Amino acid sequence: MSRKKAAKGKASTSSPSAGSPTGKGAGRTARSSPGIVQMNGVVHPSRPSVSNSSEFYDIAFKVMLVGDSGVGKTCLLVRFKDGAFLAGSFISTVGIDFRNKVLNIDGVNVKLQIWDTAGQERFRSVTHAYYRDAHAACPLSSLSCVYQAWLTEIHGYAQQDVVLMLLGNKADATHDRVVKREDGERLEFGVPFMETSARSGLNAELAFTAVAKELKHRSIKDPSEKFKLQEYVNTEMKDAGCCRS
Ligand SMILES: Nc1nc2c(ncn2[C@@H]2O[C@H](COP(=O)(O)OP(=O)(O)OP(=O)(O)O)[C@@H](O)[C@H]2O)c(=O)[nH]1
Repeated sequence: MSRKKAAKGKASTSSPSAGSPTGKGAGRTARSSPGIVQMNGVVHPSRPSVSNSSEFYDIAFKVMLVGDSGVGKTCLLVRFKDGAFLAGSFISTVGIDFRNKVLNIDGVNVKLQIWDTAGQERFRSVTHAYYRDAHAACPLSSLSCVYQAWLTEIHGYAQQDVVLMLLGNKADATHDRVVKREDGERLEFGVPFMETSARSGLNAELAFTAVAKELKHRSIKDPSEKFKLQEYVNTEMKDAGCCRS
């Protein structure tokens, strides 16, 4: 499998076509380039490029972080991408933004293009336009009752087979947190759940790695390879003594 260089992330507040390799923006570049194969909306580059090998990828997926304003979407993404907590005053996302990260999943370089949506109600229509070509969507919350509304929203706009993962963020802030791990696991949505903390880094890497593994598994469709997202998450958390950053 040859490899393609991952595009650098950049802010976008306009339309879904404004720079999505898996959507219509950077994807337009990818689709118009010879040697790029599109299968089930997944980008499979077939032509190598000359650049830093850590940026090469084999397959690319679009992941959306959604949730009410202030739940920590931007902070979790920055923690995952840069390994740091975005301290300081809270600046709400305007419209939408994205960052890319390439993960090596069982020898396959999987690029996640992660879209950080604005939680404020007034940007909801902007967000809706991005669901259509999302491969995965992760609703963040600290209130279990809020997940259902976000899942309804996702089901209304995204593809039926979109990969879902509920994230209970701010796990460090026990006084603020309403969704506990046991509550999350008991939720009856049939959707995998993880506690995360952008502040401490708890499960930030694991959450995105789990989603990348599921997406890679679905894309490769190897019947000999069995993968269950919630089981993987449970095992990894147990092996790490519950939680890891
Ligand atoms: N204690 C704690 N605070 C967090 C955590 N993640 C984010 N915060 C704080 O929560 C506030 C909101 O974080 P953001 O990441 O900007 O929230 P958001 O969901 O992107 O908000 P919008 O852009 O308005 O949708 C900030 O003050 C962060 O410092 C966390 O894991 N733990």
